[in-house]
Amino acid sequence: MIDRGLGYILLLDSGNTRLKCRAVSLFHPELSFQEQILAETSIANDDIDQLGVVLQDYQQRFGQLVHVYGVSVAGEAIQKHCEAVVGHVVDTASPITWLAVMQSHLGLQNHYALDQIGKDRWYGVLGAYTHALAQVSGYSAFLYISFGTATTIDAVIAQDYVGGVILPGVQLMQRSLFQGTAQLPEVRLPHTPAIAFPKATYAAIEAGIAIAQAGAVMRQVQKFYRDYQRVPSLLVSGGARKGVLAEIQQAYQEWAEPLQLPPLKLIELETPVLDGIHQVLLKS
Ligand SMILES: Nc1ncnc2c1ncn2[C@@H]1O[C@H](COP(=O)(O)OP(=O)(O)OP(=O)(O)O)[C@@H](O)[C@H]1O
Ligand SMILES: CC(C)(CO)[C@@H](O)C(=O)NCCC(=O)O
Repeated sequence: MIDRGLGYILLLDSGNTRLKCRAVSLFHPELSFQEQILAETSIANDDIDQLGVVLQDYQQRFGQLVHVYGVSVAGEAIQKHCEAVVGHVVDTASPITWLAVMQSHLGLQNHYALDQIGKDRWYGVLGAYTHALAQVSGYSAFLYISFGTATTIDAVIAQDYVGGVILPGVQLMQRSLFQGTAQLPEVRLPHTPAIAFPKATYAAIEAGIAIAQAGAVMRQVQKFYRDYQRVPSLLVSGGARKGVLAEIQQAYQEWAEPLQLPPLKLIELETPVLDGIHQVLLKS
């Protein structure tokens, strides 16, 4: 039973497309991680004022907002905008604590350039790491893939985050073809494997983007297997993932079956960055 008198903590993941918010109660150690989550919502970046409405609603339901912790890769203007909205509700000089990236967190070593890595990547990796430890027999060998504004494919083996790649996201690929050409339409990806040799424009773009995204994932799966002799699990998040998953599954199967490798272990995560922040706060 949540005690409204203790209030709640707000977690923010400010991305290039959306602001993801989670209200949590960290004042009840008897509650499980999942039970501590009071509410979750997301707000488009061009509608950040909506955060004020969300905070009013949360205040009525969960009591006073005690503090806000967040990570941001959306740029200073959005960051300041969030602070201004939260500043109306929290009466302190720094209404949001923007979290930093550490060399090591939750026992995971970070081998990426600390001054360069997107905070969402590191906290997303941490969120994925805790899921991997819980769901995949206590040993982590996985790729954390975020199909967000950009697509990122990050690799973890045992207790090391060894790095990863960045490529244009699904919608950036769609838009760049639409905006950079005279004749190509904007497409939406179906949730099916890509056609091998499309014979019409729309299908050709759909398949081209799906194989570019899935191909990048497969290439990293193969390199992971080559370098670490383990088939990585895939922990996948982001709004654009649904259009790519079927192609990944098919590409994996075609590679793995002749080599008699195990079936693909694929876990979808809704909000791994918020999970990562939440876990770090719990353990600190
Ligand atoms: N069903 C869909 N099909 C294709 N693209 C989609 C779909 N849903 C969302 N997208 C696009 O995918 C991109 C990322 O989506 P979303 O905002 O959910 O991810 P995100 O991980 O929250 O991104 P970020 O953290 O970069 O803001 C956006 O450009 C969005 O328009
Ligand atoms: C790659 C994105 C855009 C993914 O959201 C973000 O993590 C970011 O801006 N990163 C900074 C560069 C880096 O991670 O190396």
